[in-house]
Order: sequence, then C-alpha cells, then structure tokens
Amino acid sequence: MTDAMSSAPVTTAIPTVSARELPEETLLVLVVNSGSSSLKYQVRELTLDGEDAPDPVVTKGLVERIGVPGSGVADHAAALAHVEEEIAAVIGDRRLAAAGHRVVHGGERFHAPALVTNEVIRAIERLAPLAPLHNPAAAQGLRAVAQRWPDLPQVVVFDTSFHQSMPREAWQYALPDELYTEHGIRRYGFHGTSHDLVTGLAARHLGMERRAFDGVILHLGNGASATAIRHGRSIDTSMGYTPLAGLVMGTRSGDVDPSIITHLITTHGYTAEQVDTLLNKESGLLGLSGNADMRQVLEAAEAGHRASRQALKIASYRLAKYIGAYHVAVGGAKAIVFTAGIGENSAPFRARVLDRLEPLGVTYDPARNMERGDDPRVISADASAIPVLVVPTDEEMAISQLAHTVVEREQAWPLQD
Ligand SMILES: Nc1ncnc2c1ncn2[C@@H]1O[C@H](COP(=O)(O)OP(=O)(O)O)[C@@H](O)[C@H]1O
Ligand SMILES: CC(=O)OP(=O)(O)O
Ligand SMILES: [Mg+2]
Repeated sequence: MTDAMSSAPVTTAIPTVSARELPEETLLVLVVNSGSSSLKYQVRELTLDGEDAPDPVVTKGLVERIGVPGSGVADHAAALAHVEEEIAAVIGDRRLAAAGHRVVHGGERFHAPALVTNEVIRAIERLAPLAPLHNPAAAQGLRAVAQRWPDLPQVVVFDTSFHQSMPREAWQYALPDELYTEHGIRRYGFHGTSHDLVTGLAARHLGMERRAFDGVILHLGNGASATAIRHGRSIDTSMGYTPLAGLVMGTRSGDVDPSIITHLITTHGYTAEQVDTLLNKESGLLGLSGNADMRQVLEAAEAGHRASRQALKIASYRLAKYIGAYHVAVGGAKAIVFTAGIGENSAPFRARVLDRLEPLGVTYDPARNMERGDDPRVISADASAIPVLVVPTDEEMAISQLAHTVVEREQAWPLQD
C-alpha cells in the first residue's frame, strides 16, 4: 500500500458497485477515518437491523495530502467536498442515514461510542494534546460532515474506549502521581475497535462465550499492538500514552529506553520535533531495513539482505516477548490471535513469531498457516497447548454497525423524504 499510496492522485474513489439498484429498505452509512493528512471513507449498506447487506461496500475512497502545499486540498473540509461529489455520483438521490467516525483518542471520558453533539466535538478538540496529529483532524471531519449534511446523525467510535477496562496497575506509569492527575499521562491503548471485534469473533470461532475468553490479540498493520484479554475485556495493551509504544511497527520504534531521547537532545543537538519524527516516522522496520512495508522486508530478507533479516528477528522477538508477558497477564491464554494487514496475510512473519513460542507448548501447522481466506481460521497444530487463530478484522464494518446501534438507541434517525 505504502508505495502505491505515495504516487496515487490526491483523491481516489474506488466505487465497488457503479450502477446498482440500492433497495429503499436498506440504510446507507458513511464511515470516515480522518488521518493527520488523509481521509479514508466508505459508504456501507446495512439492513434495518444493522447487519451488513449482501454486498455491503457501496463505495470507498481516499483523499490524501490534505494540507500539503500544492495538493489543492487545504483541509478536511475541502477533502469532504471531494468526497461528497464522489458519493453523490454513486448513490444518486438516495440519502445517507448516519455517519460513523474513527477517532483515535477518547481519553478517559469516552468508554463507548457516542452520538455527536457540539459538546462532543469540543471534548474531542480538548483531547488534542493527547493526539496532536489525529484529534484535530477528526474534529474537522465531524464539523465538515455536519456542515454538508446538517440532518445526518453522526457517531464517534474511539480507538481508546475498549482499553478503559484496564486495571490501574496496567495503565499507570511509575511516575509521580501529578503527571496523571494534572496532565492525564497514563497508558490509554489504541486499535480498540479492532481488538474488540476480533475478540468477539475469535471467541465465537472457538465456540466459547465471550466472557470466558482469555487470550492475546495481535493487531499487526502499519501501526501494531498486542492486547491481553481476560474474560473478554482488555486488561493490558502494548501501546501507551500514544500509539508509539510497544511493538516494532512500519515506521515507529515501539519501546525504547526514554533516556535515549534526552541524550539525543542534550548531546547530539536534536530538537524535540526531530526526535518525535525519528521515533514515529523513521524507525521500526523502515529504520532497521530501509522498508516500512512488511512484504518488501520479507522479499529483501529472502534475497539475503542482512538488515532486513535482522529487522524480522527484532520484530518477531519483541512480539513473542509480549505474548509471553500477556500469557501471564491473562492467567493462561486460551488463544493467540493474529489480525490486520500483516497478521492476516503474512504466513512467513507469523511463522517467525510462532517458532519462538515453543516454551508455551505452541506448535503450528505449516499447511494451515499457508491457507488464505476471509474467514476466521485455526492455524495451530492439533497438539498445540494454545490454539492459534487468524481472524480478519474490519474496522469500517465495526464502525458502521456501532453507528447503527447508537443512532437506534438514541432514536436519532433522520427523517427520510
Ligand atoms: N500479503 C502480505 N504479506 C505480508 N505483509 C502484508 C501482506 N499484505 C499486507 N501486508 C502488510 O500489512 C501492513 C499494512 O497493514 P494494514 O492493516 O493494511 O495497515 P493500516 O494500519 O494502514 O490499516 C503492511 O506492512 C503490509 O506490508
Ligand atoms: C492508532 C494507530 O496506530 O493507528 P494506525 O495503525 O491506523 O496507524
Ligand atoms: Mg490500521
């Protein structure tokens, strides 16, 4: 994706269905994911009960380089103008029934998705210091949608909400208490929508009640995080105050000794901003191997590129270490679950991680590991002490269904004409 995206035009609509009849008795839900300089959207078709319609993605697209000089897209409001045209071209005079937005940071206020009011937008803006690249963009997206479709009910779905169930020993840092009480510095955790969805799907696939599910979920995309699940709830997660902590990611370092930061500033003349860029954008797989994309790292390693081999060792070792730790945290994992771009698609990376779990009695079946598909599946050997699963995630699907649930509960459906 990374390469294709950097050379892609500013706006890319990918209508999956060009001229199809949209039955009147379904609901069209707009899903918006506002990144710092991008806006991804989908229009999804749901039944009145909030289930996916047979071909649920009506259209989807991506607006990039928002706010970049010369891109012609000054801000998220301008991006929305493009999106509105693209959507109108596909849905004609059908009206949207609701919008669901991904918001990265909900702080401690939002334990669940919420119906959007002006006060909710202001609360998201107040959380901007915790997510300076993401929350202002999300607030802009919310305001822009409200302006374009004033009657459309909007729902915000937070990456952090699912992790609000963590016990204090998991979320509090060993820092003076004022840093938490005065500045909100604590572990929040991210990718919650995905960890939540995948937990439910994994439990169902194993024929367990969700509340009986103890396990470790590995969301491995460009950003990557591991979550410890006990009784179906998050009790610990590898990301922290921001999405920088924990695992080795595409361009993020994950865990480092914090003294490195002060050392770079005081001894090597870095500015705070340069350190931030280094750790968030120039580290991880990219910093180690020259490639942020797992496919390219694997190819280079295969071709004998030493730095890429080393990057895979560091990334798989770090991940295995977290799995071991979370096996303890959950009181004995009953499942280990891979999801997101790398977790779902990269059999070689999964194998590298699973090879390190022998002390836990985990063994995988190489043929099962190689299988592909859109459905949850078990890839461990029958004799494995802990079942290992691949469970595809779909954050947009989850957001559209959560938007439906909240609008239904609040009875906020727009009047259809
Ligand atoms: N077939 C594949 N083999 C290995 N890695 C893959 C494959 N398909 C996707 N990936 C990796 O998935 C990552 C992107 O994951 P994704 O969940 O799409 O990211 P995002 O966080 O942007 O949503 C990239 O590192 C990409 O290389
Ligand atoms: C929170 C986060 O890391 O998101 P992403 O994986 O989309 O970068
Ligand atoms: Mg992602």
